[in-house]
Amino acid sequence: MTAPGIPTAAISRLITYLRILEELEREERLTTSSGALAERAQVNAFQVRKDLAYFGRFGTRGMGYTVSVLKRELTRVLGLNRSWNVVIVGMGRLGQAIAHYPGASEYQFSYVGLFDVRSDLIGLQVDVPARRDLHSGLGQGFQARTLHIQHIDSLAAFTAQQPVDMGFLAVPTEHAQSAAQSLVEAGVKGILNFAPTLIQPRAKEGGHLQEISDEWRDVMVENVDFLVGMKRLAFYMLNPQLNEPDPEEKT
Ligand SMILES: NC(=O)c1ccc[n+]([C@@H]2O[C@H](COP(=O)([O-])OP(=O)(O)OC[C@H]3O[C@@H](n4cnc5c(N)ncnc54)[C@H](O)[C@@H]3O)[C@@H](O)[C@H]2O)c1
Repeated sequence: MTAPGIPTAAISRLITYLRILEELEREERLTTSSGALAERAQVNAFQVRKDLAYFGRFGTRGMGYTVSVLKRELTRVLGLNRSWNVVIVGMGRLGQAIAHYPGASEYQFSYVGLFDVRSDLIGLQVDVPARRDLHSGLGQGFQARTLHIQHIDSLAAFTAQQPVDMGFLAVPTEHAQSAAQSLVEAGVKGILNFAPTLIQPRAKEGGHLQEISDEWRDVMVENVDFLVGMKRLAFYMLNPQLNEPDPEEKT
């Protein structure tokens, strides 16, 4: 369930609460409170209760939350209790770094295909982390499995054989739109775009998704850019007086 009108920031905070609940579980804490979660998440307790209330009632008034129950419920709400098949498009520096990073497999994200256009990369073997067994604990060793980089032209044939939920786009800016189009034509409905450009026509401006063409209907695009973070940091270091918390986070 994703009720209308839930701010993007609230979803980001739920992801933070889930990480904190995993920390609490590692510390063998059985229960927690909105105050304790708020302190670790650097928000206030009202914000925690408000964010959780978007999705239901998870605690008991005056008793707080059972860590394992809240963790299970947030995992479900965030859709992390199911598996997600991911392809990486663009296996240059960033694509290869992402493919090797084990973090994604902790949450049932599994790399099933790697694609590029460069002839010297096609056929290259890459070891990717295998999906973590949901029942094994966090922090356990990751198993690797080997994928071969394939040409982007074979993406549609690939998705006809193997369901793919998401594509990570790690191609140069000038190729981002056409590579995104290849993903959409292959039926991939989620794109995590690392290229510093907005993918059209499913652009997202000011947190709002714009009008989309029929072919792109139901396609979601998320943009990730660490340079934005660097530039924001530089701005606030030069203008610390302008660093206001999100109005949503005020009591
Ligand atoms: N979001 C971030 O924080 C972040 C960080 C680093 C880089 N980037 C961006 O990620 C992108 C990749 O950076 P890089 O350093 O890995 O570049 P790179 O040149 O090392 O790799 C890009 C790869 O994309 C491949 N490619 C080009 N067109 C393609 C297509 N249509 N289909 C499939 N593959 C295609 C190229 O052959 C190449 O192997 C760039 O847009 C860069 O600006 C983003």
